[in-house]
Order: sequence, then structure tokens, then C-alpha cells
Amino acid sequence: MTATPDAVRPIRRALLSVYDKTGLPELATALHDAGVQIVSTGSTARVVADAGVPVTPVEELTGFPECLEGRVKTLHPRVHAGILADLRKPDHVDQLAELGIEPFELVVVNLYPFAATVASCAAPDEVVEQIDIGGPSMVRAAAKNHPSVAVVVDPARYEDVAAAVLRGGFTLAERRALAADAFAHTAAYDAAVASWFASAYAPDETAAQSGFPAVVAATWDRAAVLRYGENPHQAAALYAAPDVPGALPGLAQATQLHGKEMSYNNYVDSDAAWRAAHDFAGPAVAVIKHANPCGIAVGDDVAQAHAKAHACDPVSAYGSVVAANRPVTAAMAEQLAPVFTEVVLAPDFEPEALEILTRKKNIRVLRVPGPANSAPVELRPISGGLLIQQADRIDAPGDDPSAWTLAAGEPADEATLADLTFAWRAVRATKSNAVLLAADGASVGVGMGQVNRVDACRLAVERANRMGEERARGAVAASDAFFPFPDGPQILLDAGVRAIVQPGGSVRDEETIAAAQAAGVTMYLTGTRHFAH
Ligand SMILES: NC(=O)c1ncn([C@@H]2O[C@H](COP(=O)(O)O)[C@@H](O)[C@H]2O)c1NC=O
Repeated sequence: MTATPDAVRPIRRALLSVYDKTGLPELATALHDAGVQIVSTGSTARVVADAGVPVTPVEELTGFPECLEGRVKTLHPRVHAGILADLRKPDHVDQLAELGIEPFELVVVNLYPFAATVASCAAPDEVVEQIDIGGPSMVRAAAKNHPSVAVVVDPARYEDVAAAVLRGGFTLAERRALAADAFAHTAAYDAAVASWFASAYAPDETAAQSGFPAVVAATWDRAAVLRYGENPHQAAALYAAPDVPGALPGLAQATQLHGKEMSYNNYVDSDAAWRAAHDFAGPAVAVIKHANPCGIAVGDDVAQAHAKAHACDPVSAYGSVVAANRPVTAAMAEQLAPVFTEVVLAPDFEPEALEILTRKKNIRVLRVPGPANSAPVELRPISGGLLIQQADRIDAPGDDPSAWTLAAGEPADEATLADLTFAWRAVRATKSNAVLLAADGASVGVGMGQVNRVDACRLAVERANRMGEERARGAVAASDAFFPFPDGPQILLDAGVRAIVQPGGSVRDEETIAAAQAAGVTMYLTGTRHFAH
């Protein structure tokens, strides 16, 4: 923090009231050694005293006992006037003197563990009891009065406090920064309380019926400023969900093991790749460009899955983002190393794999914690507001092949059904309108992001049959939504696909089914759609 010596305010008296006692004995000792008087609440005071540091119990200051099971400890004018007096104003200083109240120059508070109590599935009464009242009041008061008071809400800051008291106090700039942290802290705390009330505890009728609360409150912490956004003229930053108990980590919490700094587009593609690879139970690899798979495959291991995914479209794989749903092995790294790859992400990397990948200057290597698709809802800003939807999962009844309806042709044999199941999961990772051809657990042709389904079919076939290959013949096809006309499926049938899976539900289903029937091709209807816009 930058020092502006003229605004340094010496610390003579500190109020400590912390739930998390981490680092408290050391802090109290450092304050005492610097001549700071300490006033403290219940068990905070006991820890301070146990460290051999003199401490004034807050009851002695207020002349009022802590009561109502701790609901009232510091909620007293003798505490709050001591925090809120603006010592730049002679009038405030005079009033304190008249009232016999001494000011605090430092307030150290951390709050009852509300989020952890919610995450522990505690009973509502217990959760409500963990809403801190006195703590946020002191934090907000001290933050408001930062010209006179320094406020600290994070034990990670205690070393800064010890250093500041030794050099004579915090500067005004430092106190402003601490106040900003403090208001962010209480805002995040109140957002968690408001969200719990609105969604879990006291939902209004609409929330009770729909699951969407009247208010959505959340705060996000800046994790990185990115070089630029989707294009160089756009500024961009990465914000992460606060690290609170119950929060699932994901891409925003990834550890970068190697390579240049992640870009905005790298994050977008990595998120798509991570989700796509994790739609499969067995080893799977997704090769992503512009948030679409240019190859996706399952295999006996990630090396095999990667080889198959890469083979789908080696031209487009240049400059792609590659995600594996298992630790990357040396064998996969050997295959990946010769291909120009922007990012490779996985739950982990074998040491030898890391050694191979880090020989390459340009590749970014990311270890991603936690399960994929951890976010239960997706948020998308629109002008003037925000759309929120449940995240699409691949666990709807229609995603289970045993629930599919055979609409045309013979029931699929085991291998064909396995490929249809794979294709159905893989097409879900593809932007609509999407048609994906697959064979042997790998995509062989992807028609993505088209504005009509007939073009998606054409593109999938063209890509499968590029450079003299005839990979569409004998492949299976999946469509993320129904075929509105039989023209699209006719392209697939003419190309020689052996089976098709699609949601069904078009008014012209009968025409599409008749086309498959006429070609002797198996067609299953899932009853579930997986649009991805
Ligand atoms: N009610 C009050 O007056 C009050 N004043 C401070 N607290 C909280 O009590 C905790 C510290 O209490 P103790 O020192 O007894 O462990 C802190 O988390 C602090 O935020 C209070 N508790 C809850 O509101």
C-alpha cells in the first residue's frame, strides 16, 4: 500500500472481536508490544488474555453485561461512539470528552460463519442465529469512519497491522483500502444472508413455485485483469466466486502450471472444453475452438481419447483448447506436444506429462479443481437485465438410452447404441443448430452453430468426408433438436449414416421417420432437447 505520511493516524486503542481466532495471539502481542490498549469481547478477550496480553473486557467499557446468548455484546453507544467519532472534527472530540468515551483507532472484526452454517445443512433456527449483527455494525461504522479508524476483517492482514503500528499507524490511503475491503466483506456477507432468506428460508410464492428468488444477490472477487477481452479493443477481467464454505471451485480457481497468461477467449473455450469432457463417465477428451468441439472422443484412456478426438478435424485442432476429464498422461502429452495448442486443462498431470508439455513455450497448462458443471445456474446479461436459467445437465430422462423410443428401423446393436449414446452427449456440447456424426466413440464430423438444421447436416457430412475420406458412411448421427423437415435427415441418410438419434417433437416427425424407415436406418427419439446458444 502507498504511504502518505501526513495522513498517518497513530493507533492507541484497538477493539478486537473475532469469530475466527487464527493469528489472534500474535496480533494481540504485536499490538501490546507497540503500546496499544486492547478492548475485546467474550472469547476473543479470553484468547488475548491467555496469550499474556492485558485486555479490557467490553463489558467493563459499556457497564453492561453481554446478554441474550451473545446477541448483544458491542451494540452500545460507548462502543459505537468510540468507533464513529470523526477525530478531524473538534466538535466530535469535545463530545467524546464530555461523554467520557475514548476513541478507537483500530477495529479488528470477523463475522459469525453464516455461509458455513448454511453449507452444513443446519436447521433454520441455527442458521438465523449465525447472522452476525454486532460485527457488521462495527465493521461498517469503522469503514465509514476510515479517516479516523483502520478496520481489518481478514486474519491475512494481521501482519500488515503489526507492521503499521510499529511505523506509527496506517496512512489514509491504507485506511481507505481497508475500508473498501471491509464494505466488500459485509456486502458479500449480506448477499449470502439475503439469498438464503429469498430462496431457502422465506421464498415468496413465485420463488416457492419456480425456484427463482425475488432477489439474486452475489458478489464476485476480481481474480485477474486480462490483457484484453474477446477483441484487443475490449478491456476484460476475471472475477471469481467468493471462497466461502460450500462453494465449489472450478475454472476460475484453476492453477496455471505453465504458459503465458490466460486470455478472455482462452477462458471461454476452456469452460466449454471442461464441460464437454465432463459429460462422459469414462476417459474423455474435448478439442475446442470458438467454444465448439472440433473433436471429442472417449477411449480406454485419455491418450486414446485424445488421438481419436484430434483425428476428427486435425486442421481445426490447430490453436485449440484441449480438456481431459482424467489426469493427462505422458502418452497424451507426447501426442499433444507437436500440435499448436492454446490451453490444455485437466484435473491433474502426470509429472512426466508436465515435463513434456512445459518444454513448449506457447501452451498454457491448467490444473482445474472440483467437478465440472458445478454452477447450478447460468447467468447471461441482456440489455437492462439478466437471464438466469438452470444449467443444462446431461441427466434428463431422455438422456438415458433405455428411455429412448425406437421410431424407425431395427433396434440398435450394442456397439451402435454405444455410439448413439456418445453422439447424443457430444452434440450437447455443440452450439445449435448442431448435428454431430460419430463412430467408435469419437466425433467424425460436426455441423455446429448453423441457422438452419439442413445446413448443420450438410456441414457435418462435408466435414466427415473431407479430403477423400468417407467417414459419414456407417457413422451414427445426433441432432440437438428435432428435424423440422425431412430434408436435413435425408442428407444424413444419403451419406450412409447407420443410425440417428434426435429429440423428436416436430409436427413433421412422421415425414422424417418415414425417410429413415425407407432407408432402413434406425432412428431413436429422446424426447429431450439440448439447445446451446
Ligand atoms: N451482538 C453483538 O453485539 C456482537 N458484537 C460482536 N459480535 C460478534 O461476536 C464475535 C466475537 O465474539 P467472541 O469474542 O465472544 O468470540 C465476532 O464474530 C463478532 O462479529 C456480536 N455478535 C453478534 O451479533
